[in-house]
Amino acid sequence: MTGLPPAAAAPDPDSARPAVAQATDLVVVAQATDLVAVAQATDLIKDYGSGDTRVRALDGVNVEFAAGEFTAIMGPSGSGKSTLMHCLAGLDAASSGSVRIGDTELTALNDDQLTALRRDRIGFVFQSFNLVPTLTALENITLPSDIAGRQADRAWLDQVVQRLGLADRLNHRPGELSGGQQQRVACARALVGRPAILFGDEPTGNLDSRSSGEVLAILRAAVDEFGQTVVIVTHDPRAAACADRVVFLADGRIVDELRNPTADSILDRMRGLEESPVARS
Ligand SMILES: Nc1ncnc2c1ncn2[C@@H]1O[C@H](COP(=O)(O)OP(=O)(O)OP(=O)(O)O)[C@@H](O)[C@H]1O
Repeated sequence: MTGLPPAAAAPDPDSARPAVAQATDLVVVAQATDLVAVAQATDLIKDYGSGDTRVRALDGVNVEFAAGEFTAIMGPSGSGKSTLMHCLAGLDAASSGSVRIGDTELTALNDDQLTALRRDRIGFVFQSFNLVPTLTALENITLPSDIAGRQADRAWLDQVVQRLGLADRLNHRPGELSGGQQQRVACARALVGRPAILFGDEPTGNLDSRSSGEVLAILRAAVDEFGQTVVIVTHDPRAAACADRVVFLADGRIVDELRNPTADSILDRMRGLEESPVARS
């Protein structure tokens, strides 16, 4: 955990970007090099409604998310970003196609198995924080393990809390915390269970630029320091520029991809998508 930006510093997208081949991060480097797919969608179709009112939100999506990578999903409004993330995270069921988290095929799971998979292997950070207002920050962070009847790993919990700058806020309730602090609590809650993958649906959408920078620095550090795999949906090119890779959706399909993105290169691609929508075949 040396040589990385403090949690409070807004990340410089260029210097914050990965690779970070530190001797202490051998596991992370091995994961990134091997490009093991932690999550995978194959021929994914999602329809809402039926007949004349049917909306095809996902139209044959094929995408993989490699271990130890930070990916941003972007695209025009209504292109299917949230639908894709919700199907990948087991929050919504696809109409057809396959979603795998590691070796587990989500479409083969019943409701109880899906609930257990979401609890044990997936972390989620929402735009609206989704903290329980009557619980303290610490109780919110340990809630998933409490519900599962498990003891949180105290050493890991302490490390996450320290790294996220929350040590002196643990006894506060969400209403006593700023938006940025609340989102850091939500990040801690997601990270403390060591999920296979952490999904963020517009995780900086409700934050000012300083708090947004803090949360992005945390997600970046989670990848670089903890070897976490992170996927976010965002409309903000500066947020997406903190990722290793940007995947672009249009009209329910993956239409482009950028590696080592900058805010400018992302803006260029987005302009292209908004000016010439992809025609359905
Ligand atoms: N519950 C639903 N019922 C019917 N249609 C839906 C539902 N949810 C989403 N859709 C439609 O599916 C399409 C994809 O929606 P989705 O929310 O995934 O897009 P998005 O790219 O996340 O949009 P935004 O950037 O505006 O949040 C849109 O046409 C939307 O209107």
